[in-house]
Amino acid sequence: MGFNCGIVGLPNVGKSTLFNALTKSGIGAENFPFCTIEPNAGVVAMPDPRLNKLAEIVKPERVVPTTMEFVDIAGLVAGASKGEGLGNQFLANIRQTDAIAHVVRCFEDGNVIHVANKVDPASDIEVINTELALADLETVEKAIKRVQRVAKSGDKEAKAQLEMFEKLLPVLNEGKPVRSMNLDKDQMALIRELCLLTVKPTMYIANVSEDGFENNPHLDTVRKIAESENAVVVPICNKIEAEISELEDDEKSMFLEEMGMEEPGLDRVIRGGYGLLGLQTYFTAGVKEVRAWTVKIGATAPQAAGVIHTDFERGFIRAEVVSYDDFVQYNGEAGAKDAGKWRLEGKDYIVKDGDVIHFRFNV
Ligand SMILES: Nc1ncnc2c1ncn2[C@@H]1O[C@H](COP(=O)(O)OP(=O)(O)OP(=O)(O)O)[C@@H](O)[C@H]1O
Ligand SMILES: [Mg+2]
Repeated sequence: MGFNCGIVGLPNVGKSTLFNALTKSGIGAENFPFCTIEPNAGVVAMPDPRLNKLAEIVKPERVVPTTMEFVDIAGLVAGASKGEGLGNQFLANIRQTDAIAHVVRCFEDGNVIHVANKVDPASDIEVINTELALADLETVEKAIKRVQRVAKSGDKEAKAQLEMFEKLLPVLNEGKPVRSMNLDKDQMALIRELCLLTVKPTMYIANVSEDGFENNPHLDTVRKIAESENAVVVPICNKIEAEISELEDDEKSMFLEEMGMEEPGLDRVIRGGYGLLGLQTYFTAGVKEVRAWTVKIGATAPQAAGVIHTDFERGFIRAEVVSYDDFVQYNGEAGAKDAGKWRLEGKDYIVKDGDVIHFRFNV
């Protein structure tokens, strides 16, 4: 189904450095489903150690990770909502993404130009958020005019929408994201058609220097802002990540060890995007292929089957399920079956993260 995450931020804060590292990283295996869709969109494999563990047991011909798309969006400047810089095109690019990774400069380096000549994450974040809020404000104001007419005729749905849209105005007028309003499910449904930018789940990528992970007031600032608006923070040094992504696998693990890192910081970014979107992974494990698949948390077995092929969903009969832990503990499907850990599940089954599933279907 393809979920994507747009990388936004001021010019020259490290967006492309991050994007390049992401799209180059971890492409060791020949069958890695990495591909560049457009110059600025790349499919990135979801790092998941469980996949290798399953492959050790099943010894398949190939191992295929699940993926997420990242889009490198041009730098945003103040006035974008009024057409400055790449303006509208930039905003249209963001509108098409499912989630936002907002890169914020948290590193001091006199050699790297900052558009405002000073490293100031709070002000940087404000510039971006203001532009996004202004763009949303315009959308909402237009929508209000439209539903007002319908609401006057007594249409209940339009009345509810009008009331909801009006609640957004003061928040957006203050330059605050709609995300910070903690809207419930029904309220979200009322504003869905507006495709607002500031409602998208967001993570702040705090781009720090090599030694900027601790005692970094810039990072603290980003954390505070994120907390106030239901966003997540991923601190990362994009420059190092770019270097790591250039290394061969064995060099990579040596380098990470030297740096005292357990995994590339990129993995946290990718997982962060996954988390933002409320996604989880299930596996299929056959001799031809061990593969990870992405589904929304809460998906039913037929919906999960539909990710593989629409026929699987349409003709769904049942799912044969072993949890990841049981699959590993009992050394595969046969062992899990003997131990009574193999389950038959029907169409109402809610898939869990890590389920190893075999679908039975009939078309
Ligand atoms: N953590 C870091 N420490 C030091 N320098 C960095 C760091 N991250 C990125 N840089 C440097 O900052 C510069 C700008 O990076 P990059 O081109 O990725 O920015 P950008 O956000 O994509 O800019 P634009 O909006 O113009 O496309 C590059 O020279 C890059 O090497
Ligand atoms: Mg760039």
